[in-house]
Amino acid sequence: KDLYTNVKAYGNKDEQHTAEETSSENAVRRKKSLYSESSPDNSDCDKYSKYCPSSLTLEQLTEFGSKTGTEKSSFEFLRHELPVRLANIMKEINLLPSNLLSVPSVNIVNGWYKQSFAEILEFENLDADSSKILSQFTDTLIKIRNRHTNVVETMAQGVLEMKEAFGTDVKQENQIQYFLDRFYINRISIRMLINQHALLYGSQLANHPRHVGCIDPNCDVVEVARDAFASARFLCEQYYLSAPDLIIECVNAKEIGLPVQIVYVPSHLYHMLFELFKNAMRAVVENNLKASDLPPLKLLICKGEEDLTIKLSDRGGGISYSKIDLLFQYMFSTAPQPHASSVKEGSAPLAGYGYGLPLSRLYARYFQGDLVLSSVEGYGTDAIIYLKVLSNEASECLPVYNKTAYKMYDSDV
Ligand SMILES: CS(=O)(=O)N1CCC(Oc2ccc(-c3c(C(=O)NC[C@H]4CC[C@H](C(=O)O)CC4)noc3-c3cc(Cl)c(O)cc3O)cc2)CC1
Repeated sequence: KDLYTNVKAYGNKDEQHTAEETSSENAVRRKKSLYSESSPDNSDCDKYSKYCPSSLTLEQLTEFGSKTGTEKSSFEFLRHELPVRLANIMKEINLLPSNLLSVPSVNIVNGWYKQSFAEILEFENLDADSSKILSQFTDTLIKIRNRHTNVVETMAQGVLEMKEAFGTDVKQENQIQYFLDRFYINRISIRMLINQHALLYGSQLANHPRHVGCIDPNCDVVEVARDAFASARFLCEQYYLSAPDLIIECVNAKEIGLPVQIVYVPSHLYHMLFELFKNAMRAVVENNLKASDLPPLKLLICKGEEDLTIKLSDRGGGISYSKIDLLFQYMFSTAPQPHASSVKEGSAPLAGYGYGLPLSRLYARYFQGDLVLSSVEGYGTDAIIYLKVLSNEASECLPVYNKTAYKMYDSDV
């Protein structure tokens, strides 16, 4: 597929789901009109939400950035694709439970998305051969990226505002979990495209001569792991006055004897490993009263034919199977700060006031990987990152606004 051809609508998304229509034709017809209803002030959003986002592979992104791409073709692709990705998630924002949609912080985020969507649309029919227009477009993308810097924290604040104002029920928590996973991976994808364009064609210095935008075609996993460990250990020693050591085992089963390298985005890999090192260190220090001989963390990095697997093992005492899912729950981790009396003596509160782990899993899933936890209560935890070895298999995982998604928000279901 030619990477940056203008994306055509892949047929009307509704047609893909007629088979799902239930027997109560009127109800379905009502839902169809609701699902695809257009309103005068949302006509552009309706128009662009009817396109499917175009998923790119790391191979395509690298090829484009190093060989086949130009600023003009990138501009022509992004002035369509970015509004498509924005519109697809903006339609889902509008389906959120009214309790969440009504709180101040969510309205602020919604306003940012509408503003950014409108700003990109201004380039819809402008001259792609004008260097002035191309430069203004890059400046606009950077302005948008800056506007959205605090989206994660602001949405977390919105969830807190909703919990405090209205409380929640299981259905709402599941809808919010579903939405935030899609919302944040959509945001990761938009920032990926903006960063690529800004690094390749913007005036800011590219961060590394070998890198293609934010992609390292030869990302050295051990090197990134050592960086992430050093940062996490610094924080751990500051807070706990001690930190466990790290033992790394590296296996290249695909290219025997060579370093384990992959086409990947170093900053994404760093984010995931930094989070996992922090959690492992916290469990080890919290679970071992003697700070002097903490059991070391063990990192296994193995490159196979299909998977690059990174397993971090700790002797932090582990966590029961029944609680593992809670660590990935946005609602659980957006807990009001516990009062001293409510925290069990000697144990750090499980709730995190952060989104580190759920977001790390989204970074892994973004290019068709995953992040899973395997814990043995009373012993320790393995955290495993799976990445795709082949860059032509590492395609963006993008949420699509369609009737299936629409039904996930349907309060009648
Ligand atoms: C939402 S977040 O991303 O922002 N974030 C998630 C992470 C959280 O902090 C942490 C850190 C470690 C642990 C932990 C325990 C542990 O703590 N056991 C003992 C308690 C078991 C429950 C028990 C209870 O509450 O019943 C009270 C003791 N054991 O194994 C791990 C562990 C977890 C991960 Cl994910 C890992 O990668 C490695 C690990 O060793 C739990 C929580 C901050 C918030």
